[in-house]
Amino acid sequence: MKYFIGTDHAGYEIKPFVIEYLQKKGIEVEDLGTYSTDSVDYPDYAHKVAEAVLANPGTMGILICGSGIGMSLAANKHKGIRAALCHDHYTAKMARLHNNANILCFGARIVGLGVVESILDAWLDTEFEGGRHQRRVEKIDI
Ligand SMILES: O=C(CO)[C@H](O)[C@H](O)[C@H](O)COP(=O)(O)O
Repeated sequence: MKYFIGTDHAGYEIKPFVIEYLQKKGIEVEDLGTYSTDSVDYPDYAHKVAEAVLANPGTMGILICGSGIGMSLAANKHKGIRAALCHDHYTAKMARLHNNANILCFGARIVGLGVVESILDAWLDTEFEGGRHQRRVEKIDI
């Protein structure tokens, strides 16, 4: 499994922690920026990661900004992207189990490192359930 990760300046400082956590689990990670705390515009990174996920079937994405809201709004403009804003273990688990989300978004100004770990664990340990949820997920794209 490969992940593309993108942040704005608000998510930049937490990014190394996330990359290292994924790599320790044997996951390949490609960092699409930003590469400093200089102020940038979150949609630029949301679009980069969404395009990379769509261009590389089987990959997933992680997007981090201050609240996670802007990243999820921008990424979800791409047909085939299901970007889920997750705040805790439960929302991350349900994003995979019921929504087959392919990009995880969270807010670096909202969650601490312990919660980030539990979000990542829930996301990585949960497979899409399919069944009735497959039909519903198919109805998302119009
Ligand atoms: O997506 C966002 C808001 O919808 C993010 O939280 C941004 O990181 C945030 O808006 C950046 O704010 P700043 O005041 O420019 O640091």
